[in-house]
Amino acid sequence: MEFVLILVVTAAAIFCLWKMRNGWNSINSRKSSQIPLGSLGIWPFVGETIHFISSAYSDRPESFVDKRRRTHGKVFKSHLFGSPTIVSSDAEVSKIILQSDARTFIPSYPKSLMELMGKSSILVINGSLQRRIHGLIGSFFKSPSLKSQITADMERYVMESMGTWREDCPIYIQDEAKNIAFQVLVKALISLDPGEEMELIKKYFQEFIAGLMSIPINFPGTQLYRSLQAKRKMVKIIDGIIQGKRDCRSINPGITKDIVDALLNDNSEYLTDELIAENMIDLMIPGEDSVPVLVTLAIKYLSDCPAALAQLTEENMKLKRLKEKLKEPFSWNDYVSSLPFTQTVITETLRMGNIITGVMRKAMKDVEIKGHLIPKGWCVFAYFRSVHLDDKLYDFPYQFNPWRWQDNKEMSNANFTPFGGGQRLCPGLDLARLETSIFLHHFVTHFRETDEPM
Ligand code: HEM
Repeated sequence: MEFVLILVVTAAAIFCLWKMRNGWNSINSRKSSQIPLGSLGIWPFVGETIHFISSAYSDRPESFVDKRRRTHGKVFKSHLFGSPTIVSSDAEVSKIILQSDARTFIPSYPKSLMELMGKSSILVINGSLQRRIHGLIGSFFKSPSLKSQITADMERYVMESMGTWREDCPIYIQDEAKNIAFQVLVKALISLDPGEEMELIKKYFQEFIAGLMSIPINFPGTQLYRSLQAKRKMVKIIDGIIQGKRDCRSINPGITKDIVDALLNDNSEYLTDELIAENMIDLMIPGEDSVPVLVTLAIKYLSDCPAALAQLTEENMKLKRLKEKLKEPFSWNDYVSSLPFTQTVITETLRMGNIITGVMRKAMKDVEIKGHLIPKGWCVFAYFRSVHLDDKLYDFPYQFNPWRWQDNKEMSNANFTPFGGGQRLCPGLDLARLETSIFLHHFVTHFRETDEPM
């Protein structure tokens, strides 16, 4: 086994060295002056990946990009995750990348991730099918019935979870938020309530995501193999749910309780049961991890900024008292529109926290943006983090300052892209804000900093 592994790695390294040389020569002879400055590193295949990863795990993840940005400019070349890559920390260049369609750039992820997501995943497909699925998911998340269902589910799960918290036990916010966000999402995707089947899906999902950043070797015994097996089991469960829905739909057509229904309503021959089942699992990836990180970071930043915590608590207590007086339940709109300061806290957390640091694409042809050449076949990494922490764009960028957003309603400009942009703008952005808002509301209205219940 070890011998085979060494053989595969050596062959891959020789192949990449050869490809890099050839690619490098042919690009040099084409338009070398326009390829941004930078270094491809000295190691074939690896390039500068180790430097990039080691700074990603440091307390200044942006140091890799910032260092090169100072030397070479906001757009520079590097070699990351096995591919020559143009890194953009220039907001305007990144905006153009995000707004380009599949004739220019397609999504690019590490090989193990591509294999696990499968060819029909919304995260990798392009063209009209991606737009269709994106549109169906986006409009379902905006539907009033789902909004009220999600709000009620989220409130219930948060209250249940917080009801078990004890003063003498540490609470791991990220784990608690993970459990809640997963349950909310699975309910929205396939109408599954907490119970045995949910626990089974959770178990398989943990095995599945363990392979997202694994060595791309699919062989019995490897993580990738185990993750693919877990995905197969999940697809089988979800396929059973889809069949049940198809039977019900012959009696009650057009019913839309969840995302699967929204996709089944489409009746397109391209939206096969397999594609729908696989996409439900892929949708769990951004939904399961990103919201809990957002919640955890918001609580961390608030605990470091007492003035913001006090204002947030006051705003939430005020609304809680009003709702109690009116004997009205909270709606989605209450959490989003009636808690403006809470929203600025979430926005500032998104800016500072950079939950998704950037997005990767692959150039389908030679592309020139603002005088920079991105050669065909190269990857491009639109790196949001350095833009969100640029002191030319944000005063004291490392200071948690939710008030900076109070007069600034321009949240969707090129300098602020935590949810990406263009055709792939995150369809879950409202859901992410809502879930975070509900968690923060119950957190600050039920607990004090001293952990004494109010
Ligand atoms: C804090 C929370 C979240 C952040 C920061 C976030 C960020 C992003 C970003 C940056 C993209 C663009 C990726 C690209 O351009 O390649 C994206 C895409 C996507 N997000 Fe989110 N996301 C969050 C929560 C969610 C949630 C809760 C869902 C719900 C299911 C979701 C579903 C998706 C989907 C399906 C896409 C792919 C869209 C497409 O390619 O058409 N996200 N997200």
